[in-house]
Amino acid sequence: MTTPATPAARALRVALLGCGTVGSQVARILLDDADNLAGRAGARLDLVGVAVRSLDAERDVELPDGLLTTDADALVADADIVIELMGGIEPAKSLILRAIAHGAAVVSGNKALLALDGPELYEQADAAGVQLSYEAAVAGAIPILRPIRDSLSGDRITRVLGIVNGTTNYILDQMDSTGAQFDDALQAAQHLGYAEADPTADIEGHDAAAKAAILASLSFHTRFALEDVSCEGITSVTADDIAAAAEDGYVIKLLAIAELLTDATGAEGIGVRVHPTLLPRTHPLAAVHGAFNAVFVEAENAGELMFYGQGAGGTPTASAVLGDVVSAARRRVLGGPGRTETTTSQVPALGIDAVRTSYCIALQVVDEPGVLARIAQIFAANGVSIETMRQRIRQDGPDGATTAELRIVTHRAVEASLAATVRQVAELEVITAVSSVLRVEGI
Ligand SMILES: NC(=O)C1=CN([C@@H]2O[C@H](COP(=O)(O)OP(=O)(O)OC[C@H]3O[C@@H](n4cnc5c(N)ncnc54)[C@H](O)[C@@H]3O)[C@@H](O)[C@H]2O)C=CC1
Ligand SMILES: N[C@@H](CC=O)C(=O)O
Ligand code: NA
Repeated sequence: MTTPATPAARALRVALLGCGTVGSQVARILLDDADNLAGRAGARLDLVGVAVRSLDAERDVELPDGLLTTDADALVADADIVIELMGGIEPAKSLILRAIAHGAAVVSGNKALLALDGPELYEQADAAGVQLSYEAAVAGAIPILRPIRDSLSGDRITRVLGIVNGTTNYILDQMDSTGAQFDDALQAAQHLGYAEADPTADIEGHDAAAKAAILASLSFHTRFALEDVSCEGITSVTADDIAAAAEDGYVIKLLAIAELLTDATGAEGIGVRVHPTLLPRTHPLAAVHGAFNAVFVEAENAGELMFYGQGAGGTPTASAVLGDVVSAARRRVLGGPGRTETTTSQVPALGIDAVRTSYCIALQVVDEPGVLARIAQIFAANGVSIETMRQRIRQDGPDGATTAELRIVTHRAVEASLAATVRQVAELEVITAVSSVLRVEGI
């Protein structure tokens, strides 16, 4: 339930460049969730145009008439916030520079461009006093750049290690778990919208290398470019490598690593590398499946931190883009760092009775016919469905009599129904004890 704010500030003009996998989802959310976004941003975010290559191309979303244009230059010249999601170096770079020169805030997911020409863009943005943000460029939806840049700015990062390319993780995971062929898994990743326009960038490790350069730059407060990253992709990883690794208890993952090192002379420096790596199956990164990404950060005072989530795909990546858009809008509206909190959604706090959860209930029962049926009847009467029921017979009653322990795991149900079920079951004379009632999450 939401009470949309009526922001006092004038509406901000938002221009979108590119309407592919990510751009189309950004447009959809800007249009569909306009009231909420206005509340968070403090101003309405008016999508004033979407620059595309062809007006007639088929798209993932339907846009209102008149929004599409092939004149990206004109769009950029008249916007408060420019979202660049066309990818590639040119014309993306020139359009971003033009937007900055016009005083617009810029949001981009273009890691290839940032790893190549980031410093020039950052300097221009700083000089113009506008915000250039790019959370979507590394690990898609996962908030990782802002935590490194802001939350950890009082610490000293020593190592960043991560799975930052969804396409290659998807391919390696499919090969490992289903025995899929490389080419089939790649095609599926392309179909799901994870791969770059030219998937060579993914499988040769260049996409992960661009992300590693961005991560290293922010983590170690030094500029690192693509050429500083030692890079090896996954094209030489064979099904045999994966099977042999599995036999030895390993998985193969494409890792991006940036770390503080000491060279032979004792001087400190930063090593940045991307390559396929064997990881023990017990390692937390081994459990990152499909197109998911995860980034480990080790810092002197914070210790180990792990960030996990969807690293690719239109809708998840759009989430990171819109986070940057709202943040840029807040600064436009209020200046300085923007708001600390927003309270535009006046949602009531609900009591635990409204929660839907599962229960694991352990019951000590008399070992006689009909007991299970009576218990099951109470569950059914309360609308609580049983997921599993396990019975263990023990000979620990008086004079060697048998007792039974039942462990029942339920499907999700309203907490109030579950509580009533437990209460009624406990009242049955065939129940000698309710030995534990624990809520279950994650099933
Ligand atoms: N797909 C994903 O999961 C993620 C993508 N990214 C980045 O986001 C950006 C966009 O990626 P996708 O949406 O996947 O790419 P895409 O290839 O699906 O979409 C790009 C769109 O921009 C259009 N375009 C290209 N040049 C243009 C021009 N000169 N004028 C107008 N339109 C133009 C293309 O026709 C295409 O529709 C890229 O920089 C990519 O690296 C970042 C994180 C995740
Ligand atoms: N092609 C990239 C998209 C996200 O950055 C990937 O597969 O991770
Ligand atoms: Na991110």
